[in-house]
Amino acid sequence: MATADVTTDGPLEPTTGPQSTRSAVIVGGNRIPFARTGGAYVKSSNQDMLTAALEGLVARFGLQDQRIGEVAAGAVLKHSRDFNLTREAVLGSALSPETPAYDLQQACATGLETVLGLSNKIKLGQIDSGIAGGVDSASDAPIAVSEGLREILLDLNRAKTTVQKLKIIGRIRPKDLAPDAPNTGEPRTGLSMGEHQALTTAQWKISREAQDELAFNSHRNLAAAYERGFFDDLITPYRGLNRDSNLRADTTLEKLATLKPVFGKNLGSEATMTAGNSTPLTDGASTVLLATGEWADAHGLPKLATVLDGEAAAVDFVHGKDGLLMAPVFAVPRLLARHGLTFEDIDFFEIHEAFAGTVLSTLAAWEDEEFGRTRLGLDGPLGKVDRAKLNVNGSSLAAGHPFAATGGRIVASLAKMLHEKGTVNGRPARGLISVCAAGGQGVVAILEAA
Ligand SMILES: CC(=O)CC(=O)SCCNC(=O)CCNC(=O)[C@H](O)C(C)(C)COP(=O)(O)OP(=O)(O)OC[C@H]1O[C@@H](n2cnc3c(N)ncnc32)[C@H](O)[C@@H]1OP(=O)(O)O
Repeated sequence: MATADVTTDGPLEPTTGPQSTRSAVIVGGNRIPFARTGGAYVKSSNQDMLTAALEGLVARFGLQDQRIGEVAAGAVLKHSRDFNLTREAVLGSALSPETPAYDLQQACATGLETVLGLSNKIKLGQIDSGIAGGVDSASDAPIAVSEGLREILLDLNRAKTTVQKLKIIGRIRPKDLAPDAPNTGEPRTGLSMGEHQALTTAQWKISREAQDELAFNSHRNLAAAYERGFFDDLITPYRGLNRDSNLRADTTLEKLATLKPVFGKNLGSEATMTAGNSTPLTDGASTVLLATGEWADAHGLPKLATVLDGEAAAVDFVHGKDGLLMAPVFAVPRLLARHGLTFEDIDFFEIHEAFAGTVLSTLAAWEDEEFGRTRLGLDGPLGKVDRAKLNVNGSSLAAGHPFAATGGRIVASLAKMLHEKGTVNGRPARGLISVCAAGGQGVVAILEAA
């Protein structure tokens, strides 16, 4: 694979990569089952769910009263009262209150970004242990007041006399009472993520059948993983749920084929995205414990995998140059090149299933000769992902996608899969994570069995 002669269209030149000799190991993870929005967690706040996921992690690894180096987590949809919900979750847990904690936000890549940030701090020697995580609730989405009402309320707060207050209240008009609710729309285009993906799905000519098959496999693989007990030490039951409530073990290709398109309806016969091959709105939280190998040993804890490296990319979706969710297409070749790796060297591919069309468009771009040459600066296509290695324990289409919590779900599952696999041809088993994010961004990472 060559990365020379990269055009201005192509990726940035690879940087030198991690320089530290210390490595960051993944000890394990814990999440609560993911719940469809409006379901089991309808009465839970982000703080409730993040605290529950953290508490499960603390219990699993005996971290009561421990002072952890740092805890970093975040949520995409946050109430203004949650200015640092990670710190509040720490204070609500059995961890030492002397554990520093902060929120980070990188849309759907939040969970992965917190893992990478903490693993870099571990590698640099700034901390010896860290907990990464993420949480989101579309059930408890923050609803703001309109701009007009906000101005009136601020004036009201400043008013000194009753007469002044009454005058200000008299300015309220019915239109001011309309709530300002968050949505999945991109601020610069006004299109929802699903509508953006519908354009990309059509551009890459991804068939309805291929999308439904990917969705079907996601449910089948997730169900099989539950059956073999894969999640027994990754999930703590919460509010009566012990499995992701979106999982449909009984779904069929025939049933999926009957669902009506929900995105890209103006594309006519090319409208292929349905509720079955799109992620549902979801509530949930996840956490991951990271440390140096020495710290894990000293605490008698397992070392499942190491965080080799990560990379981020962004695309110009505003002017239609690339699809909104296509940034990982550029980040992955950069990351592989930095380590002299190809797809042949990867044993598991964890590609976040925002929509089935996202995964399939990404794979199509990597397999495309012209795209490889003109956009990635390679001699040909990046390569073909072996489907038998793709999302083998299910992914977001079946588990659901509580935005910021998805990265932690993937990292903890992949670390366990790599630990189970051990070595391949005498080298540590290796897994690639790819997460697309709102705003035309993407974050990717490589983990290796420890
Ligand atoms: C955020 C980032 O930074 C990056 C990203 O990840 S981008 C992704 C962000 N996420 C989103 O944009 C969320 C997108 N999803 C949605 O908006 C909504 O889930 C949706 C519009 C796709 C569907 O909403 P909905 O209509 O409420 O779905 P829902 O009622 O569950 O399903 C519709 C029908 O399909 C059926 N169905 C859904 N999945 C099925 C399956 N796997 N098998 C069989 N039937 C299924 C349901 O049973 C339902 O049937 P009935 O009408 O007979 O009850």
